[in-house]
Amino acid sequence: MGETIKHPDEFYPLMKLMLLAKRVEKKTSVWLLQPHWAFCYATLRKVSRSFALVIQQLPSDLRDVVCVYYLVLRALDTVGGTMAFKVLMDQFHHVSTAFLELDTDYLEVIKDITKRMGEGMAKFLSKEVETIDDYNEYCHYVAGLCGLGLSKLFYASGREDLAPESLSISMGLFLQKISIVRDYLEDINELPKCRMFWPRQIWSKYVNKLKDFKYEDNSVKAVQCLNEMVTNALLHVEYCLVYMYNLRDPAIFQFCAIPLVINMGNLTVYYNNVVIFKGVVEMRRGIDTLLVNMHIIDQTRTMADVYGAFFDFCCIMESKVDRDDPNATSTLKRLEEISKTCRDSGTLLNQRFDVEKKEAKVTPKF
Ligand SMILES: CC(C)=CCC/C(C)=C/CC/C(C)=C/COP(=O)(O)OP(=O)(O)O
Repeated sequence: MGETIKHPDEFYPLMKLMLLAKRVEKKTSVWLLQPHWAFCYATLRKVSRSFALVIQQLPSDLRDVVCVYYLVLRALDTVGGTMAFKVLMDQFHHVSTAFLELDTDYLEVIKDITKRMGEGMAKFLSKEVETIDDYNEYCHYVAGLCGLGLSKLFYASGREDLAPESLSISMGLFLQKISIVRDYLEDINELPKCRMFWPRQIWSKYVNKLKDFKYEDNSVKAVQCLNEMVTNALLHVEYCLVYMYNLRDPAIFQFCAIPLVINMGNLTVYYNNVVIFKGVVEMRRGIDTLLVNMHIIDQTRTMADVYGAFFDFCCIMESKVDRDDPNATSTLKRLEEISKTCRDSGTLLNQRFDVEKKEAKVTPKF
């Protein structure tokens, strides 16, 4: 707040975000709910940076389902958690009770996806991400399946048609790859043992060991590799746009569109940005992220908004391409394809996100 007073123009959007969070949280206030549901929502708010808000704005039937789905998958992903993650594991019986209250169709989807994701994650405990195929396979298990399950839950709710599997999986792959790009430093510095999700097939073109990107002397190579990783993630964008185009329910649309647009914005920031390897995250950046994200939450309601945002982000990314970058041609080609899809939609308006705020900054997660 002290920071905000130095920037009074930011006061209004910040207040708006706080009010939105309050309004959404009211629907899941612990005072209104039975203890197991109160636990689920209180824990969701503590363990999820990205999804708590969008899950809570879903219509009540889907809100409960997706909240339980999130917590079950989050628990699966938590091996030795601390703080709220430890509480989630220690008191998982609350999530089980909530799970057993869901309709059978939802139960079956959550069970099936959890089993398949667990098997996939187990496979990668003893296997490194060597090739690009391995990378896609790993992302499929940890996020593609999550997208597949979400589409099945939307279908079971009667609010959406069943989306083609490959499109649902693309949504997960795109979001996951952006996380993997962002988390380079966190993963490489993980104790007791580093985690490596960048595929050797890509990074070995630039250095002998993935950790070498941490060192200043390798920053040119590091950024070139980063740009190849970003270009690889861009492969999924066209499929994500088709997925979004097919959605009908406004609340489900917003649930999917907000993380998608915010992540594409983040990818634009990460592109050609050496800060990914330095991990400088400071308070001002947190506020800037919040403000840009507030704007996105406010402005992302229709497919025209999504095309507009993606078009703007493509323009910014294009302006950041260094012609000497080894992947410049393929990056520009992918950006042009995405821009064309957005233009061909015929919906582009003269709207522009306040993206300058995001440029050249690496921000904390959404
Ligand atoms: C159809 C559709 C919408 C598909 C999307 C599927 C989906 C939600 C995939 C998960 C992506 C992802 C990187 C989650 C974890 O982020 P995080 O660990 O940063 O999340 P957190 O904020 O909850 O910690």
